[in-house]
Amino acid sequence: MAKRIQTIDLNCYYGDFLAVKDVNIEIEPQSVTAFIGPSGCGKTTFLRTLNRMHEVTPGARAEGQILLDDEDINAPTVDPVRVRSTVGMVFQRPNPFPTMSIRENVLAGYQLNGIRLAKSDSDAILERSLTGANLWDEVKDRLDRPGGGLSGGQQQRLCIARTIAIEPDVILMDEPASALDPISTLAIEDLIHELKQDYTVVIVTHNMQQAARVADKTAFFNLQAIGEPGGLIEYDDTTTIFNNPANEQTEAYISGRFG
Ligand SMILES: Nc1ncnc2c1ncn2[C@@H]1O[C@H](COP(=O)(O)OP(=O)(O)OP(=O)(O)O)[C@@H](O)[C@H]1O
Repeated sequence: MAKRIQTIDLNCYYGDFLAVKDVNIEIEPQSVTAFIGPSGCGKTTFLRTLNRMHEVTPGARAEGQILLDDEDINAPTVDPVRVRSTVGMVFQRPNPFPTMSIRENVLAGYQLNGIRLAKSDSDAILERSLTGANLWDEVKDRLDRPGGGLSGGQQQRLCIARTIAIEPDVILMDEPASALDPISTLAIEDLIHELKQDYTVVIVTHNMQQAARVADKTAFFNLQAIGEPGGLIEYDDTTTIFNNPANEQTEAYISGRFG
């Protein structure tokens, strides 16, 4: 079930380096939010803190609160593995397990967590997840073939099916279409549109047209200066960010004057 995400004074570090400073944001359930901004301003770092992937990097840590509805998932007592099944992530490059079959890829989250499923349950999860990722019709006759045999766009939808399979509340996507051709990109954008009915979706994108097409809300991040931390500059309805931003930096970025 889609949940609200809120961060309170969130700071993301790599060792002593403060990469992202004091982010306060509230992301509504059943919506798509895009993170935009110039290279190095911390979009990916911030995204990865939202399911505690950031701390997997040696020396990296995040301070502050990340509320999923009312639970602080950044609290030291919370198991990060559980967080990652609640807040799923799709990466820039499709990363199916190449030698595993399509079926095994979709069910990989269960296998990795040591959960044994009855055949009827796994068949139901498989069809639900592949249907949810708009891939079922294309692969239903070859579920036991390797995931690596699909096209790039199909592989990315397979990765989305793998994420949906474990029924997360939130789906994070880090430039999910940047490695794909225009047709596959549109298929992913259509899918993002559908996913928001059931999930809270957050997407990092360099493509401003894409943000304008898919996102209800857009968050603009920027660096104060080279070597300074990045931060959230403006966050509003996507139409406001692109047509009538309040901040001069946002205006300069969306009109192509920098970045
Ligand atoms: N593993 C790491 N170790 C140390 N510093 C890092 C690491 N990853 C990122 N950084 C630094 O953190 C800052 C934010 O990087 P991040 O990748 O989050 O920015 P971004 O806005 O997503 O950039 P891009 O749009 O180029 O992907 C940058 O200064 C970057 O050099």
